Amino acid sequence: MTRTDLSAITQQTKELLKKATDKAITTADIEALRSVLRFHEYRYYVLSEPLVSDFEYDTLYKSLEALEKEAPDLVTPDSPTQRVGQGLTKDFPTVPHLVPMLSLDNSYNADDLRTFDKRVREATGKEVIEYCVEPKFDGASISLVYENDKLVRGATRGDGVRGDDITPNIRQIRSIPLTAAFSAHGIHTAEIRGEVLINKNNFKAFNDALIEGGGQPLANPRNAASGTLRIKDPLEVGRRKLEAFVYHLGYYTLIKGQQEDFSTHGETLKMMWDLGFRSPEKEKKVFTGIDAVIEYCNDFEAGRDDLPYEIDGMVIKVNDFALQDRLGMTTHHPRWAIAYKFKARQATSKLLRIDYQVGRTGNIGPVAKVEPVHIGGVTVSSVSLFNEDVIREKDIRIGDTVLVERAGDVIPYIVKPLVELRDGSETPIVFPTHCPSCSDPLFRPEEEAAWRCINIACPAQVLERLFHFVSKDAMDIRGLGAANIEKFHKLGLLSSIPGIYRLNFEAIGSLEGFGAKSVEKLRAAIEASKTQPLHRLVFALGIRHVGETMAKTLANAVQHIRDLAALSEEQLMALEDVGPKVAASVHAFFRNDDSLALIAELEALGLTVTNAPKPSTGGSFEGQSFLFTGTLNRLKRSQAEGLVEQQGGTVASGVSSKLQYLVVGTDAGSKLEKAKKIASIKILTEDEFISLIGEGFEG
Ligand SMILES: NC(=O)c1ccc[n+]([C@@H]2O[C@H](COP(=O)([O-])OP(=O)(O)OC[C@H]3O[C@@H](n4cnc5c(N)ncnc54)[C@H](O)[C@@H]3O)[C@@H](O)[C@H]2O)c1
Ligand SMILES: [Zn+2]
Repeated sequence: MTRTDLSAITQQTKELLKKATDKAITTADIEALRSVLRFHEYRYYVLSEPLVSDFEYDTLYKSLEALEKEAPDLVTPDSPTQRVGQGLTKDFPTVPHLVPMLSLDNSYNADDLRTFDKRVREATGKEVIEYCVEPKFDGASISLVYENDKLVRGATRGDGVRGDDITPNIRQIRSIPLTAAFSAHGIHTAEIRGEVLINKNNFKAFNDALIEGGGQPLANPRNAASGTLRIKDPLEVGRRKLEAFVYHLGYYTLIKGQQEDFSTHGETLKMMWDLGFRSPEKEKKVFTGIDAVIEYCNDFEAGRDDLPYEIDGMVIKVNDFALQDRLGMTTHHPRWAIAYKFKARQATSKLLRIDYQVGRTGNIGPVAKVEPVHIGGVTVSSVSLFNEDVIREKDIRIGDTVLVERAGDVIPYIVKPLVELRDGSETPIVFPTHCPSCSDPLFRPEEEAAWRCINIACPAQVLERLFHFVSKDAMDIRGLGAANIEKFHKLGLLSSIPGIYRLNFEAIGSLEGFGAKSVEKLRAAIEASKTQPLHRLVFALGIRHVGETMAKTLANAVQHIRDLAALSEEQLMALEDVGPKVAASVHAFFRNDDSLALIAELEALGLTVTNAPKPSTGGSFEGQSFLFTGTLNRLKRSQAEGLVEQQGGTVASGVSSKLQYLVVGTDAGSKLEKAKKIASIKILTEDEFISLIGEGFEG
């Protein structure tokens, strides 16, 4: 598609949307509607880069549906209302589905659900209906075919009738078993449907890496999942850590002479769970009557942010297969199921101005300041625009009304400006040519999306590096928060990382708001950080592309931090998950005289720069805490607690419905609170636990 095609179709979309809102659409618009919808389906399903919001897509879709209802003779078999999506690529072989993979009918409130229930009761002649309710996973649909208990094919939904054969990619998803004993249930061939997702944590890590590289993050986990499924490198697919939920036995044939041992949808979810699939067995609930269904949907919506993955609604299905058959389906969706869509987490606001933030590595990040607006329970007033290209591509202007989306834990982003609301007073955004902090000229390295300030003494960068160094996941120096760092920096008391360890406490003690007690606390916290393990220091240095996990990999590979300087890029790439980008960045960092001087200075100041073997006497926990869950077999709990205390540690324990906790180390009490949320503290096996509490144990 060329640029002119793109702008023509964008223009056409705008015109049709305006007509739809003004209720001025006529049958003369039918063909235009169809071609515009097909185009947006392709952007959405295949490219994973939608250009319009779901609401706008749905508005156009409903207009077409209404027109076709008015004039049924104008319906064509290839109309978007007669089939699902436009999801086929030219990159993979096309395969027919054993039965069509349909979409779902949508509902948005309790009344819609009651109407659905009424329709089902009337069509079946039943007084009450049993429903199975489960989450509507927000990812990409797939179909899996098993023959003789073996996975033989995995495909995308495609256009509903045919899909892309992506078997090698599907085989990379660990929650999809390659063999499953369907034969134990009399089944020879089974086609099952599910949704491929990327969980919120993995999505965040993936986006952080994109941002760190100066790129533009993906809008949501759904786009990440559907985009990943279409990568032509199965190993890369494996690295992206996709997950799959399966929720529907779409079709099956029986082994000769056998009979099925299930008659409801709920039973098949249990069967698939027992066969080793991840089905919504724990999340599903079966209800009689629609009222309880509505209540369950509301409860689930209230808790959606606590789930590790995104859902965009619930799906309500008639549980009994015999009734499902009686209800049948349209060409677009089954009549026995309906999606209940949660409230969209989008809102419009006015773009007031752009702030430019200087990052730790000198990258200039534009941040849109918008009129505060409530989305999904939080107030949003700052929205990152990531880089200049994003502003140009979306043609965002100061004064624009913008559509802001915030999905779950995902950082808010600007979907687009509402161009039709412009009144001519909007002004283009002029990206700065000089650093807002130090006024040095900015550079944009080739192949990078971000402009950078390359002045290492740039005050904003110095501050950002200090913030990062003391942060919770780095050296974790409490009491030296952003406000204090800024204050000390302004007063000339702190201007570099080693400066933290040479702070003039006398001068600080004379500042307003600093009593003897708080100064002492600050001193102790800084002192304690010297014993932080090496991997934290590696992370704290703020090397580009080196996150927490990567820092651990690097620290574990050497005895002394200096040894990292001796590794070639090839040697670095031999480490787990180290690719060319990371290797180049680490190599460049340790080849730099300033970095080496910094490391030598920190060593002289007494920070831990080696991977020391674990000491087994007093104070052996090195300021760390550990979590042990499970049953101790080789020693008694009281014995373990005694040993921990002998070594200067503390113990806290607790039981929740799922886990038994035993947290040991310095500060175990407060860590226990976190452990309940399965925090990032190290989880031990019994053997590791015993070796940690050391030689005092003989048994
Ligand atoms: N913005 C755009 O350009 C654009 C373009 C096309 C479509 N869309 C959006 O996509 C919607 C249509 O997409 P769709 O056809 O995938 O429908 P959908 O997302 O509204 O619902 C159907 C899908 O839900 C999934 N699903 C998740 N959990 C499920 C469960 N437990 N049981 C059954 N199904 C489950 C299945 O993949 C199924 O195909 C539109 O309403 C629109 O909002 C947007
Ligand atoms: Zn600067």
